[in-house]
Amino acid sequence: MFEGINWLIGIIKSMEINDVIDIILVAVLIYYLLRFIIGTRGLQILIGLFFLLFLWLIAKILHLTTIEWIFDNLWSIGIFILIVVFQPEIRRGLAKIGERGLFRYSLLSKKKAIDEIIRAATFLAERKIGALIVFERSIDLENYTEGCVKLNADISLELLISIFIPQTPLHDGAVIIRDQQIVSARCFLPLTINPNIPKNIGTRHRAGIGISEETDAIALIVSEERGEISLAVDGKLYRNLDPLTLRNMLIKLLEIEKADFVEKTFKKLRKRQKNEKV
Ligand SMILES: Nc1ncnc2c1ncn2[C@@H]1O[C@H](COP(=O)(O)OP(=O)(O)OP(=O)(O)O)[C@@H](O)[C@H]1O
Repeated sequence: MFEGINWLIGIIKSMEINDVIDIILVAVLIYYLLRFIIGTRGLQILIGLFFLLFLWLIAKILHLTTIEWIFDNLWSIGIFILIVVFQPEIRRGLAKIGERGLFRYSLLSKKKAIDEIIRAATFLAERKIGALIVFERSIDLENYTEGCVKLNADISLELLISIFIPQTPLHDGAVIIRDQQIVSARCFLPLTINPNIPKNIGTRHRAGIGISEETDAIALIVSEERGEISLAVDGKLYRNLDPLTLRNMLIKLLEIEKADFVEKTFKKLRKRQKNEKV
């Protein structure tokens, strides 16, 4: 026990600054990789791989030579299998880095985008037009956009209202928001199966609650029947929200203050650099 601790202390003492940087970078990489994979098909594959690893360890301990031989040969081609299996995720990840860069930046400020969404929701609620708007947070919602109509359009009051006008091609289903963009419309979401949800809550609300249970997304629901606005967060439904409460909740839940601070700091730095050049 003490030997182990001494060994650990020895390692820590012999560490240099580049080792620390190395460890931090690997930890950040693993964190983003897991964040990217959670909620996607990749997570199930990863769990399957860990199960295989576990089997391999058991085979090694029990000296099951045939299984050991199969696994030893499998690992050598494992990297190619991984690339083939994770091909959609790798493509998506690389495309995302290209699309947004490391620091997401859009001409539309985050607060302005939220205000447009709240104005659209209020407009729709006043006219009893149903709507379902889902905000992506850290878990990628790409899996839920299959079968939707891809839009990749900047958020605007006019566009949001047009999407949900009844009897138009996009009004059915949910809209998915990522950063300051409407990525897709007419998305079909999983319905909650929580038995505690009151029976009078319909499918639009159930779909909003469902996505907030399966992922960390937030769903804004405008009721067609009652003209009220609700938010589904972590499987809970916050009903009948007025615009101010809704705004405060969204700003808090989407961490917009923090993001705005980073954006403003970058803008200031850029401005300062420009002034220095002049
Ligand atoms: N799984 C789903 N994913 C996304 N949207 C859905 C889903 N199921 C239903 N909807 C949307 O909900 C609409 C039906 O809403 P319904 O009246 O059943 O629900 P509700 O929660 O009572 O809402 P409202 O109060 O607006 O009437 C559908 O027309 C469709 O647009």
